[in-house]
Amino acid sequence: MPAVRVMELTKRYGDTAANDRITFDVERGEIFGFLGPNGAGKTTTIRLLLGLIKPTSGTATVLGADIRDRRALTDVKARVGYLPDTLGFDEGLTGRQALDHFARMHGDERREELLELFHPPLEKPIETYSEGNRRMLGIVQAFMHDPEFVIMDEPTSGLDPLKQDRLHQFIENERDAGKTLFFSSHVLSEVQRVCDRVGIIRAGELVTLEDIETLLRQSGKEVWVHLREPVDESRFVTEQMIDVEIVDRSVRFTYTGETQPLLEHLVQFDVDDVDIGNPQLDTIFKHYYREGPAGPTP
Ligand SMILES: Nc1ncnc2c1ncn2[C@@H]1O[C@H](COP(=O)(O)OP(=O)(O)OP(=O)(O)O)[C@@H](O)[C@H]1O
Repeated sequence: MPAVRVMELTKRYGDTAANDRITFDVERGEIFGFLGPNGAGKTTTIRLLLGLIKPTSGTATVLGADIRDRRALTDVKARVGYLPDTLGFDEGLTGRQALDHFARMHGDERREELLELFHPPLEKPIETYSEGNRRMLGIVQAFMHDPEFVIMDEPTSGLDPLKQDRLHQFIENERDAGKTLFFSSHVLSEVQRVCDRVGIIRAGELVTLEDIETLLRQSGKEVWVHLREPVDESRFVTEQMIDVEIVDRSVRFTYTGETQPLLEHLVQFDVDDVDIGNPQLDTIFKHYYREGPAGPTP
């Protein structure tokens, strides 16, 4: 049984399908990244999985509990952690009081260990916290009861680069210990670094579901060529080149074919310099994020 099984999950708000028949699994022991442009439907999926809103049709299971079954979902909540994007703490409490409150509900066997990594000022009222301190308190709260499955919405927002690294390392260690992590993010470098698999949602539809390695491998190479002669576009550009940008004597493009034919093509030109690199996730995602029919171009 996967940690999460999403089946034809649909949530409508009037004419808007915030989630439109979404289907995917999150396997146990993986870090799953959930990506998509603003308004794509990520938070809606997360809220559905937590039972905070009800699906219009379809369903999902979380650690075996059907999200439509309130009692079953309440039972598994003790095994689930949640780090929301907007942290709604009781502002008048100190950090310690807020953690004590959560501890009474679900436990806190990992509180001290987490506070060594992430250390919000526990004795101060939360209303005086910076965004980073708030996020650290949220992280401690989400993990301190040692949940099997943790949902995080934009988990590193507000954290400085060192704390971001610390969280990434922590998440990877959790995965290696068999925990399942699901998170949404706009920070593609972090997704590329930590996620095993990603689902991309756009306008309520799941447009791709792939492991990161495959996605990167399938997505071509980033090529930059500098010529000693003006670029003859009609001769130079082939069908395998996408996102071609020509500036003066330089050409930048994503190459979707094999390297050998590319090199054979390039020897026909007076090449001064060339750089062939692997694409970064952000180049790939720009294809998926574009307006138009679902799926990348071409
Ligand atoms: N309570 C609501 N009432 C009406 N429409 C809603 C409601 N919640 C979400 N929507 C709409 O559903 C769509 C998906 O929104 P959602 O917040 O899930 O997107 P998101 O991918 O999390 O976006 P972002 O990255 O900006 O946080 C949007 O068109 C949004 O306007």
